[in-house]
Amino acid sequence: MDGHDGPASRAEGVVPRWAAHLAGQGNVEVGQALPPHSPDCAGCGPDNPAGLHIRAVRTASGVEAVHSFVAAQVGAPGIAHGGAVALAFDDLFGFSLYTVGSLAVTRSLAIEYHAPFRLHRPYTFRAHVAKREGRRLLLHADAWDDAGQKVGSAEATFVTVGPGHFTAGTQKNGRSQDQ
Ligand SMILES: CCCCCCCC(=O)SCCNC(=O)CCNC(=O)[C@H](O)C(C)(C)COP(=O)(O)OP(=O)(O)OC[C@H]1O[C@@H](n2cnc3c(N)ncnc32)[C@H](O)[C@@H]1OP(=O)(O)O
Repeated sequence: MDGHDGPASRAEGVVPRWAAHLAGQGNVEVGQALPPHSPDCAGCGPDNPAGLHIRAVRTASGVEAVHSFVAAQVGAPGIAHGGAVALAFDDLFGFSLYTVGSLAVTRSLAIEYHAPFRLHRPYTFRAHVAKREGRRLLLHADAWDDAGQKVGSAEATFVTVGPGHFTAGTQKNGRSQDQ
């Protein structure tokens, strides 16, 4: 790593390199597994014991992940919590950025829950960037169960930011200074 141990120094030392990596990763090859947003990302970080550990690949039209929710993400008995499902969609939208090579963050996120996401069942999530309007990326995603039924959909607006958005000490009132 970079000789630092604590979470703050990890954020300062790791995230900018990762962000720069993402910004240079447009047009990754179809079938390629995509690197996590950060080691501790709640959606995809391998080092986060409470995370979803989502693994996404590039597809011809966007990105895809097959994910099963577990007991730690339960809401009603046997059913994944809606917030955990939203996390999965949001994280997959984050992976969609690899297809356009832009750094961006979630500004709005809307989820349609068509049917319950049951624990321990594999769900296929697919997301893509539908449109770009200036700094706004409009994204769409769907999720299907293993019987082919669509169980959820999501729309999001991401807004592009510079790498400094992720660096502690460069933000004022929660807004990036280098856009
Ligand atoms: C890099 C990969 C990370 C992936 C991790 C998974 C995704 C995440 O969890 S990201 C974390 C959650 N999100 C955040 O923390 C973001 C917090 N919000 C912010 O920091 C700021 O609001 C930020 C940077 C998004 C935008 O702020 P700011 O730079 O001041 O932009 P602002 O002027 O308000 O809006 C920018 C543009 O978006 C437009 N816009 C803003 N909100 C919306 C919206 N809800 N719908 C449509 N357009 C919008 C504005 O009209 C503006 O358009 P234009 O440039 O054409 O005038």
